[in-house]
Order: sequence, then C-alpha cells, then structure tokens
Amino acid sequence: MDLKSPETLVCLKGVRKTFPLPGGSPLVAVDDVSLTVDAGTAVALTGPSGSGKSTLLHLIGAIEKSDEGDIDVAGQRVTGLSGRALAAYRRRIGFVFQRFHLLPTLTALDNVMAPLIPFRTDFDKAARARELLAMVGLADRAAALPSRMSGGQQQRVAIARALVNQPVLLLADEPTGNLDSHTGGAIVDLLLNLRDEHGTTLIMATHDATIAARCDRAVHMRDGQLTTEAIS
Ligand SMILES: Nc1ncnc2c1ncn2[C@@H]1O[C@H](COP(=O)(O)OP(=O)(O)OP(=O)(O)O)[C@@H](O)[C@H]1O
Repeated sequence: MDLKSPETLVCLKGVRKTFPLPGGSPLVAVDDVSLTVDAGTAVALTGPSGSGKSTLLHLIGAIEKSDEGDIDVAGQRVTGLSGRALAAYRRRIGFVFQRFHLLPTLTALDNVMAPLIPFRTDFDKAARARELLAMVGLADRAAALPSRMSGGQQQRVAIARALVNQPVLLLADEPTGNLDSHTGGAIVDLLLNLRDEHGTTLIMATHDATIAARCDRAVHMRDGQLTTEAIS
C-alpha cells in the first residue's frame, strides 16, 4: 500500500476576479475562492450557468488575471507572472473547450502540432503528434480536416492537442457540452484514463451530475463562491 501523502498540485487562496460593468459596480465572477487539488486526481467543477466555473479555469490557466489572491500550480506562483514566464506557464497547461476550437484549415495532425514551439528540434514533432492521435483512438484520421470529423473525433483531436506539451495540469471546460451523452461518456472515459494511466491531474467544469460523480471529487460553485462539496 502506498502511504505517501498526496502532493498538492494546485493551490488557490482567496482568489477574486471582477469584470467591469458599464455604469455600475463591477460584476464579481469569482469571489474569495480557496481550493487545493492533489496531483493525479480528477476534480469536477459544478454549478449553475454564470456561477464562475469558466472564469475560475481561466484564472488557473492564466488566460485571465485575478484581482486578488494567490494561485500556485506545481510549485509555481501563477499570479503576477508576465511576459515570457507567463507564456511558458501557459504552455505547461492543457486546455480543452466545449467547442473544440480546432483550426479549420489544418489537418488533425497539424492541429495537434500547432502548440509546439516551431524552433524546437530536439524531438520529432510529427511523431509525437501521431502518438497522441493513436492514444485518443484516431491513428487513422491524422490527415483529416476537422470538418470531416464527428464532434467526438474533433474533441479527441483537441485533447491530443492539449497534451502535446506534456502539461502538468489539464483544464477542461464543459468538454462534453456539445456532444451526445454516449460520445460525451467516451470522452470522459478518455480523460479519466489519462489520470489512471499517466497520473494526469484534471479539473473539469461540467453541468452533468453523472460526469461529476465519476471524478474523485466535485466542488460546487454558486455566485462566484465555492459552496459545500457535492461529493467527497
Ligand atoms: N469577459 C467577461 N466580461 C464580463 N463579464 C464576464 C466575462 N466573463 C464572464 N463574465 C461574467 O462572469 C460570470 C461568471 O461567468 P462564467 O462564464 O465564469 O460562468 P460559468 O459558470 O462558466 O457559466 P456557464 O456554465 O454558462 O459556462 C457571469 O456573470 C458572466 O456573465
């Protein structure tokens, strides 16, 4: 039995994010959120529309800047990063979105390779992208354009792309929101399999209670705040 105590990968303390509103007081999208996530676990972020789930993921991934509080990921203070350090941090985070966001004129293979830094020559980029496409079950679709793929296949390409820089953390924002329940279930299988096989840490916003129940933990948001955890 492994008696090692779990390692904290993500630590948020008193995080707050507001958006200016024309002519009024600012909208508080994330309000004094404190949260820790252990390495190698899958955490579901649930809550009604507008409760702040996407904003919280954007803050953790440093797509948005918080107004207050501290965010640490893999021992690095994320809040306050700028310039090259910020760009380098963003490359260490994998993001999967509800609408896939693939580049429509690029093949599946080129979409997966897109986040790789062009001047790196210390490994075979196409070989890595092919490996990832095989891992998500799309070895035979490398040359396909997104328009020729189903929604589930496009999301698999997006997951392969999110993994190409070997991220320390995978953030998924309603990754099954545009898929039927069967296809969505298979995408969640794939994401949870990454946790099981590769120790990937996953934070996933979802409206789907069945999906949340499959994660190690679910935390619930309401009006920008974390409320009692739905599942422990
Ligand atoms: N860029 C922005 N400018 C202004 N307000 C914003 C911005 N982004 C989010 N908001 C507001 O912040 C609040 C939280 O939004 P957010 O998208 O994080 O919620 P959510 O829980 O992810 O919702 P959904 O489940 O519908 O995606 C909402 O009131 C939203 O309108």
